[in-house]
Amino acid sequence: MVVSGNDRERIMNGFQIDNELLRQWRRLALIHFPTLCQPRSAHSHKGTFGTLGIVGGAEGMAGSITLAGMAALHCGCGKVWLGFHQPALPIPLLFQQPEIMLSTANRLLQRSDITAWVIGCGLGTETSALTKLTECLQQKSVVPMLLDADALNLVAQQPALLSSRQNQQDIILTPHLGEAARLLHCTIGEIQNNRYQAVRCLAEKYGAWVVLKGHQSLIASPNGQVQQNETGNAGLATAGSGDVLAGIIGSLLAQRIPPQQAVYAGVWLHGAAADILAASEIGPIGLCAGEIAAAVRWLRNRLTEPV
Ligand SMILES: NC(=O)C1=CN([C@@H]2O[C@H](COP(=O)(O)OP(=O)(O)OC[C@H]3O[C@@H](n4cnc5c(N)ncnc54)[C@H](O)[C@@H]3O)[C@@H](O)[C@H]2O)[C@@H](O)CC1
Ligand SMILES: Nc1ncnc2c1ncn2[C@@H]1O[C@H](COP(=O)(O)OP(=O)(O)O)[C@@H](O)[C@H]1O
Ligand SMILES: [Mg+2]
Repeated sequence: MVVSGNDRERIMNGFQIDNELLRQWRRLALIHFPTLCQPRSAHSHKGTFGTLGIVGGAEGMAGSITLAGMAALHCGCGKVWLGFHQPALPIPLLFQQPEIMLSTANRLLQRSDITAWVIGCGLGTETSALTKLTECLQQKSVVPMLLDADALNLVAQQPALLSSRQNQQDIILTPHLGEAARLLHCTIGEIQNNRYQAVRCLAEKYGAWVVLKGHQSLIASPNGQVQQNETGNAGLATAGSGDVLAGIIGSLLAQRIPPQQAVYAGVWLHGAAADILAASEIGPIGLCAGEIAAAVRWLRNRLTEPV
């Protein structure tokens, strides 16, 4: 039996997707995130696809920042720097992937070649983390920035942190329900019962893009327009899948895709990747961050092929 290119891809990667669904996804992507559908120029170089700086990885949480960095590379940015907030030396070496550069957070913040930042993966919430976040927000006010996890918990403690930045409209916040409850000083149940109102309130309060994560994540623009994401499944209910999302959106921002496209495309790709895995013979239970990132890479490549 002659194995066609696509079948070969499917068999090699274990990914399975109905061809009609893939055509539908390609048409949707061409309309809503056309940048994702452009094949790479033969003259590209790693600078073409930007450099993502990720600050986080406090003691015991090196996995979080490493998952975000690995996902960012799988989603196509040119370079990734990980800035560990409290480098316990052996940990970064344990996690080091040859394609990812490692640094301390202080050293990374001195770099001027970063085209987007992700702050918060495993940052921790003690005073030194707060100082680090404040520096990031004040020093890096002209580069798009995604705040996740502990960065959100710090903003919940000091809401004025975000207003110290010149332009909040190129900031993306990605709280899960627990982090959103902290940001709004309410209960998780109240958020669950009023998701649209909660995500709109967060976007208007901080003047930023907000992804309220969970089943059918909601995305609010800084002026309060809300859209619901239709991809994804409970296979994502595993530690690290939010760090992967932060890396995916951060990667698209680093590739100079505007925040309003990067946020919708990133959430959609992340959920669609999980749907591809759930439809494969593996099934949804036990998805790990690396598989989600690999499926995002596989899907990104399919989107550049003709419908
Ligand atoms: N491998 C690693 O190093 C990992 C590190 N992580 C880091 O750990 C720190 C704490 O993050 P966590 O999110 O784990 O801890 P949190 O304390 O922020 O959130 C966990 C709690 O939030 C609530 N919650 C979250 N989503 C909910 C939902 N959809 N519905 C209802 N309740 C919900 C639940 O009470 C849950 O126990 C962050 O900095 C994060 O980046 C995590 O990302 C997991 C992986
Ligand atoms: N039942 C579900 N259906 C769809 N997506 C889910 C579900 N549960 C979790 N997710 C997604 O998984 C991710 C979880 O993020 P988060 O809780 O921050 O994970 P972590 O911090 O452990 O990396 C979010 O993108 C969320 O939308
Ligand atoms: Mg998280």
